[in-house]
Amino acid sequence: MEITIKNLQYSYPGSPFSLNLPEYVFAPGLTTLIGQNGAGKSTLLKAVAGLIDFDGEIDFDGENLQDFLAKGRLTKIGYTFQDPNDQLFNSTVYKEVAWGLEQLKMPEDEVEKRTISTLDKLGLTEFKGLNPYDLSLSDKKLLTLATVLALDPAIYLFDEPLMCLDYPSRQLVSQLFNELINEGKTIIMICHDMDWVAEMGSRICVMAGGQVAYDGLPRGFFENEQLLKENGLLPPRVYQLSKMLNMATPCLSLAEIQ
Ligand SMILES: Nc1ncnc2c1ncn2[C@@H]1O[C@H](COP(=O)(O)OP(=O)(O)OP(=O)(O)O)[C@@H](O)[C@H]1O
Repeated sequence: MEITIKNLQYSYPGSPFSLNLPEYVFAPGLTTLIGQNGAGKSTLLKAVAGLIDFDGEIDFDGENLQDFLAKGRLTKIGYTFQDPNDQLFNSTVYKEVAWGLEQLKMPEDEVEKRTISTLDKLGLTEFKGLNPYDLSLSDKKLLTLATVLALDPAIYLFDEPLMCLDYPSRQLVSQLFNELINEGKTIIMICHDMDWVAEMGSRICVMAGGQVAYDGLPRGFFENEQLLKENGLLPPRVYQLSKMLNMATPCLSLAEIQ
């Protein structure tokens, strides 16, 4: 599904910050929003999720946001917050995943089947009887992903899904994202981990001061020292190392070296 933004503007009352996107299209696949703190990434994600009252237009395959969401928010957009504590509210891990499916009035056996398979996919089955607040931060983040994956929405919006993840969980999330990309889902995520951005190799949208500063593949951005400096970002560690080693074409990820 294609998300088209036209003349998007948003300001917080009393704040000098203003989001300003004259035109932008999120195509199916993964787009990663990067940029310094306060660049406007979360605000853009909230606008696409219909969580703030913006000026302008956001269309989903030509249908405007409100009409799109009116057909059932839960199956249209899956959104995970930066802080899982803002999102989790059920008394057990199992109920947290089942909750959205129950709101869809799905038959009980289907709710059970989907909940169990999603918990299994995220490696959370052993915790299903626990209170979500007894999980580690890494597992809480995985649980927020599970709540939206179970619903199988067309659009996924993830605010820093890798934050606080341990290494195996990070690998698991990369694998899940690749599956979603292969299924043709539209995924927009925020990420501060440049190593991961380069490993994925998908489109990036660099934001600064509420605007788009760069839109394209990671290499075009990481090779542009001026843009990196202006946006206060460092290239992936592998890239920095291969520059130090004077490689003719510096590598962006370990996969490129092997
Ligand atoms: N509820 C709010 N009220 C007033 N100003 C806000 C509010 N939320 C965000 N802002 C301001 O809007 C600007 C953009 O914030 P936003 O959270 O979108 O940036 P971000 O790029 O996601 O940053 P981070 O990487 O730190 O999450 C910042 O200057 C922030 O202080």
